[in-house]
Amino acid sequence: MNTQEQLKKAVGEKAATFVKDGMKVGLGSGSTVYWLVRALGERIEQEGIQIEGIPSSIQTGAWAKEFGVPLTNFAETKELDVTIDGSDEVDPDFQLIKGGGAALFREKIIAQAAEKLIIIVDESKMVDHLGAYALPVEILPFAWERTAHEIEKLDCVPVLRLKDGEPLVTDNGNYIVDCPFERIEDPADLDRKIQAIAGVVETGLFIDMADTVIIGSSEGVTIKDK
Ligand SMILES: O=C(CO)[C@H](O)[C@H](O)COP(=O)(O)O
Repeated sequence: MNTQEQLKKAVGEKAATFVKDGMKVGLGSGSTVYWLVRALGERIEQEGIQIEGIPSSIQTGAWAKEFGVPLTNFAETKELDVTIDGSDEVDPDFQLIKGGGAALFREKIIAQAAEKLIIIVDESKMVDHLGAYALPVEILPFAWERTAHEIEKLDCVPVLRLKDGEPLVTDNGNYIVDCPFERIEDPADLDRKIQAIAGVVETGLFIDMADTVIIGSSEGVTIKDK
């Protein structure tokens, strides 16, 4: 396992200790969340804690099944105790860019549903300003070129995300455009402007949502609260 993977494993396992018996847990997406789900499965097996998760992607749901984490859904449960998720960038105010794994829409749903949002990252995700990572935006396939054209007026050139030469289709049947803003001066303002465009389903900007960030570095694991 390389060093970055070890850091992801360390923060995933640390985050699993925040989950208490009886909790309803939002399960994010991505390679760091893999380690969280695995660690939760181990706690269920070894400690007998009873929890239920709502996954933010088909992939995370498959991992939950593999590691024995029981799942529920929003028909059964409207509020979650905690959501734990990865991120592509985290700024000093805990504003986030997410969506590298194309799961941002469901990730935002489980983030908003939770009393507490814990973000798990290796130190490479901590930035002074958001934007070096191209902002993923989920958009409807209908007239996607028109939606991308409107986003372009906000000063970036959106790129349709492809998979095997075809538009990547999200778990919700939509497309993703990656928007290289380079440096986002006012994340909340940009989020509002993109959300106002017809055809936009959701942005990867998670504004004022994260409560705690667990960071893995060569020095060890650091927990930062807002
Ligand atoms: O937002 C996400 C998926 O949509 C992920 O949380 C984000 O891309 C981080 O992934 P990883 O843990 O693999 O670096």
